[in-house]
Amino acid sequence: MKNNKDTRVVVGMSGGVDSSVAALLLKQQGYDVVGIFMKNWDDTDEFGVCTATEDFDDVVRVCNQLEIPYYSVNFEKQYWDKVFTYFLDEYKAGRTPNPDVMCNKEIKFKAFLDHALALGADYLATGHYAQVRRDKNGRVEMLRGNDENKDQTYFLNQLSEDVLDKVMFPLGHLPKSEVRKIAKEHELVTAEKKDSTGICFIGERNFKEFLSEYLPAQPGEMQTLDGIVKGSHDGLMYYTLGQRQGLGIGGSGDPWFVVGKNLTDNILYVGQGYENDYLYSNALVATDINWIQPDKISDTFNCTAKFRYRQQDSEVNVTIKSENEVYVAFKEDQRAITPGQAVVFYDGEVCLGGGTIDTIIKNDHKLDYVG
Ligand SMILES: Nc1ncnc2c1ncn2[C@@H]1O[C@H](COP(=O)(O)OP(=O)(O)OP(=O)(O)O)[C@@H](O)[C@H]1O
Repeated sequence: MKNNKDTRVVVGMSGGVDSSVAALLLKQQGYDVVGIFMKNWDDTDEFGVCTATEDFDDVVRVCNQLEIPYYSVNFEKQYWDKVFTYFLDEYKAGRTPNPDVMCNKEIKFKAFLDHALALGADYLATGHYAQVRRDKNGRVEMLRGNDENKDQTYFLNQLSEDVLDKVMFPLGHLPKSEVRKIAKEHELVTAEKKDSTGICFIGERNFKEFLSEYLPAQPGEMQTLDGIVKGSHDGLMYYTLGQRQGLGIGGSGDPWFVVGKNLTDNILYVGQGYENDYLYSNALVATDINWIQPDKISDTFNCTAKFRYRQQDSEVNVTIKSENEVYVAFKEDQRAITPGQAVVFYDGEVCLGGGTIDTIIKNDHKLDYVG
């Protein structure tokens, strides 16, 4: 075991408060800390202003405060090829992708991790709210962040045990309020910086406008599943299952929700009422499966799962169909399970891994209208 002084830790620094405090804590623990900023997206606007440049300026200021070296690396090409292409392809296929999951899998904890290791780093640290637990036999698990509201294991479900072995999450045991407090106490320039929200490359921009720059919109009809035309839609990719806003169907009675998509005929299916039966299902098939400790997974088992971020866990039964496919039966019916989103499995505080929701099932039948 190396001592902290001889252990080099590269911290992924975004210019935000979380990674600033992650670097601070590691520095306080005596590690050999290096801050690296990744530029993944060129968002220079018509005035020549780019938020990545502003963020990097904050990284420089924090690293100077902490007296640690810093660099900037450019992964725009890898990000475009691995994350953005997937993002567009999924929307084209009528699904709702999760670019953060893909970014963690392909960029932060692959391209960026490899870069850090090539620089002689022993570990890559980020400001994610998750925890790594190492046992005396060298096995590594990922636990939820201690701050229930901030836990980010949902987005980290595709990391392998080998990758986690090289990772540190210095904030995993802390509540967010404490992180802000530490930043203020140390007068870090990012202490009051507001948290980033939404998809990172879209930022504060309008989602519809952004997507329409890359994918041609194909307007079509909005129908009930009985074929009654209720209006028109602007393009199937702009809508997600369970969505209420932006349908523009008025009239009396309960509000209307998106219940499905027909890609072949370019129809958006809508149904009335939040509790609409068409939105409910009792199983799903997931693909792109990652188990963090695959040897500990049996052919069929009970655990809990999240089908979207910031959702309470639900009890499920998982059956392994193949290396890349699982069948997940829900103990209680679930509303608006969405293809393309991640399903993430937990045993108590331990994240077991996850996959991508592919097919939605009700009473042993695939729900074709979901797309
Ligand atoms: N551009 C970047 N360069 C290097 N590391 C990054 C970058 N963006 C994010 N990270 C790392 O990934 C972690 C989680 O990213 P996320 O986008 O969820 O940020 P966040 O929770 O808002 O954190 P922060 O307050 O540090 O921005 C960050 O804390 C940071 O360690």
